Amino acid sequence: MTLRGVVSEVGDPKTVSTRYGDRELLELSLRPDEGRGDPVTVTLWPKWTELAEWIDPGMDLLVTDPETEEWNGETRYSTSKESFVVVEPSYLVNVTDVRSWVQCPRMYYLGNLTATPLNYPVVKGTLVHEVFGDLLRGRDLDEAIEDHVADAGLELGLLGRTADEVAGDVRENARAVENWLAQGALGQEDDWRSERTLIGERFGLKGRADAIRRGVPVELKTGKNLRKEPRFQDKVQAACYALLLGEYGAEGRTTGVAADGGEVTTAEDGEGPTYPDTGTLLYTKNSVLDRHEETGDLSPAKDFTIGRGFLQYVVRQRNQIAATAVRGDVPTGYESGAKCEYCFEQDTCMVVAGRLDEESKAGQIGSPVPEAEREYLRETFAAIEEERRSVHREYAKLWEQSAEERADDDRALIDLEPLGQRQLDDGRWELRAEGSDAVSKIREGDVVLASDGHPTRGVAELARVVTLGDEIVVTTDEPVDLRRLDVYPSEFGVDRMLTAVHDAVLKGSQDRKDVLFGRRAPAFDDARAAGRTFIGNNEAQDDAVRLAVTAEDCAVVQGPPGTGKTYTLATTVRELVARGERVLLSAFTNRAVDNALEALVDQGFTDVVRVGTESGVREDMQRFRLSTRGDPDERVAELEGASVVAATTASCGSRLVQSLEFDTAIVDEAGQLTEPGSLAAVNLADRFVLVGDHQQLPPVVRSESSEAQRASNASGSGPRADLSESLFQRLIEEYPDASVMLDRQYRMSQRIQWFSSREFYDGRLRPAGPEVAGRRLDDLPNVSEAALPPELADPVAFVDPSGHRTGNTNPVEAERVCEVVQSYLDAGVAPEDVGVIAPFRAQVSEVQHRAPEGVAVDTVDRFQGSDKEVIVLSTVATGALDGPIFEDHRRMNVALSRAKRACCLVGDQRALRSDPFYERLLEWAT
Ligand SMILES: Nc1ncnc2c1ncn2[C@@H]1O[C@H](COP(=O)(O)OP(=O)(O)OP(=O)(O)O)[C@@H](O)[C@H]1O
Repeated sequence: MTLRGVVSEVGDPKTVSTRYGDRELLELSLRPDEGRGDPVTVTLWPKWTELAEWIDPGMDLLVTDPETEEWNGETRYSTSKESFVVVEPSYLVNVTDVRSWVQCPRMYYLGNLTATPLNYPVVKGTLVHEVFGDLLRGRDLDEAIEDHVADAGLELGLLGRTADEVAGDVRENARAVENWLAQGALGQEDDWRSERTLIGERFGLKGRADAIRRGVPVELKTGKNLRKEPRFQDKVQAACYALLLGEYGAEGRTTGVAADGGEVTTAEDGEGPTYPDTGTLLYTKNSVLDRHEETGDLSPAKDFTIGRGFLQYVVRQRNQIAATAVRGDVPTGYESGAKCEYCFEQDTCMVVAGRLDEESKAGQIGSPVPEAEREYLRETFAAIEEERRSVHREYAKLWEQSAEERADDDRALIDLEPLGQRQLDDGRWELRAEGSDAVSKIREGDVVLASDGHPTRGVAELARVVTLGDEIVVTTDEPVDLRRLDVYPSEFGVDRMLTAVHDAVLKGSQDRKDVLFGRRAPAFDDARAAGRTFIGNNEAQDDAVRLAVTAEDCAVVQGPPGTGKTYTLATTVRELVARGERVLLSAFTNRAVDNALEALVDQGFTDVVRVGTESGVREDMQRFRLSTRGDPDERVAELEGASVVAATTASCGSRLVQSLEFDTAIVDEAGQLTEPGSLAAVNLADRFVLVGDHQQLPPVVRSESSEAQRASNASGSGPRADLSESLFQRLIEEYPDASVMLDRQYRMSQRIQWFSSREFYDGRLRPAGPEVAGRRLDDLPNVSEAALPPELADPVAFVDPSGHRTGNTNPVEAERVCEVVQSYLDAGVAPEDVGVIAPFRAQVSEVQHRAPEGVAVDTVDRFQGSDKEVIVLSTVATGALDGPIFEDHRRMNVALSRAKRACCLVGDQRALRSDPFYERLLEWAT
């Protein structure tokens, strides 16, 4: 049995006499049923009483296997010998974080703030792990080493290593493992599984075990350990996996052995979970087998016993992390008995503590950064942690929602029929299933959870989606019966935001920070562009290039729809390179990076490398893609030889791009980036140019901003911790003199652009010339406006189909949308010139089923950055405009401004008239 509830009261620990002698206890009140139930009393016995320090009212608590006692008609609970007490179980702590927390809580904290730099031990460690996985999958050692070393070619080149030298190092580490495996461990009766993703709903833990052998977790460490026992922190890590494996067993996976390759300890019906009682650590620098000498125990494999007490200890450590994170506390190092004098992080720890004026067991060095900067960090960290909680809530949906609910939420493809699996040459697996025409957020190239039916309770593996469509193909490390794919929530973005903000404040130059913190306006050196015209036919564009090339700190270019933002950006890049600068060209999405590249190529410029995955980079830009595989020297020469490096802002946080430096960073779609998201790119260069439009799509933020953040937004200048406001918007408002708005658009006819110009750009947006202003469908070859039905005669039209919204669809409206589309096609418009935009993916799918071939149907987010001759908009809502999607009018700005020659709104008059903005929209369209 498991008791779970919200803590309503925490008593003080007290000592009572029992028949076992004096014992400490702690009483709490808990409200089950997410805080809605009547309070129950829970007594925690040692060792759980230390939780007095870590639990606050309002926290979520879970107690497994409690003892119950009836007392005055009330059921009282207390911990039993078997119990685990879990604080905030829905806060998913990474297993590797528990490992660093037991070394020192400050080490955990610093690890979160700072990104792992590109260094040889880290790269080598990754290589050894990869080769280990290959060995377990039966691959030849030399082949595996050669392959993985080649894959890491670029990183090794940047570190000045040769392939042979590294292969030798990796071989030395891998040989110990190979010998140990050959010693019989990899026998027929042995059940091995490499790499296993484990997400634990009960213990609030997640991680990826290196391997599992006969149900026992095996962790690989690329180091030496001459003691008989594994290192303490390594044991803690293995014990975390033991907890997770036990939990998997507990969830009814009684056929785990047969279905899963035999690695999961399973529980008998009706019994509690059984946790593996041993763990194995493999130290790859220990090269001699089973030899005990005076110099120490040189065997690479060290087994250790995992008792219940140790598992409980591990859970308590995990609880401390969850409580610290939920409270927003900064660890001091006093929480544990860490010895600072032996710590290789001591200097960093003291510097960070000094700069941020934090209490630290190691002490502080240096003087603190200004209070405004510390406050900004505190608030931004809190906002980012809130974002992390939202990601955790996404994880929780993996088990809280049914398969059908996940599918309805577009977060899973379910009920897939497996079509087979085969092992690839590199030992990994290709899994196939019958395709599904269901809608989901899953895209080719995504990393998802592939499972045999349930992503956390079944057998699941991380998989990369190769193809979607008639047949679904994914690749994984280990085979899975492919019956379901789930969106895999990732904390990657959150981690990278943290390090970007930290780097901006603690590593950023004083000059840069003066501008970011409102202490000085950005400076410009006009002499750099004296007498120059960059773009002859468009004054605002010319001003924008001038601003960018004369900027000493930063420049901001606002590009409303179709105003030549990309064209201007490409011209700017060329100008900067002509001055001898190295430029980072970045954008929020891969699509925008590729569009910018295309504009550069159109202008005859090709001195570029594109950083990105094969699936992320558009086909015609693959020729610029930087291969990370191959000879280290050649790879580095390719990267260093290029004047422009193009990458998404997400890749700017990667250790590869983080190791580079630039003169100027140009960031496109900056209006869609959170402030930390922009900083990831901006931090890498001396100057930066932000390009975007804060009147189009805003940053994607999962969590609601807190009261504190909103209050800080309302007050004056300086950075704000609200992630939903971009750095772009903040700078444009704070430093109007450092910004230019492009005001001539090359896309929409006068009639179409009118609404957008008036509502979003104070009427300043104008067509670039008479040709644009007077654009009509009639100008297109073989199109006759006269053939259109009367309701579509005007280039801006409105049609009310009298539909009815059910959920996020409106089937009658979808039908009508397709009739409208057909009318345009009948009048001669080509299908690829027509786009349909709907606010919800469900309606997109509703229309897609019916739409004529070749017509693009999608949500507004996917249409941003593209245009069509004709846009048909489905608004879905009837009666009223319910839902946040209608509240942000900027989405409508993007949708309408995709159209060049005709735009038709399909919707319910009554719903649209319920809001003044939509009423004005309706008036414009009728
Ligand atoms: N100064 C110019 N002279 C001639 N044509 C131009 C000029 N600036 C832009 N264009 C043309 O206008 C069109 C739109 O430009 P571009 O794609 O750069 O716009 P954008 O602002 O990036 O669009 P979006 O709003 O979709 O991001 C392109 O065909 C481009 O070649």
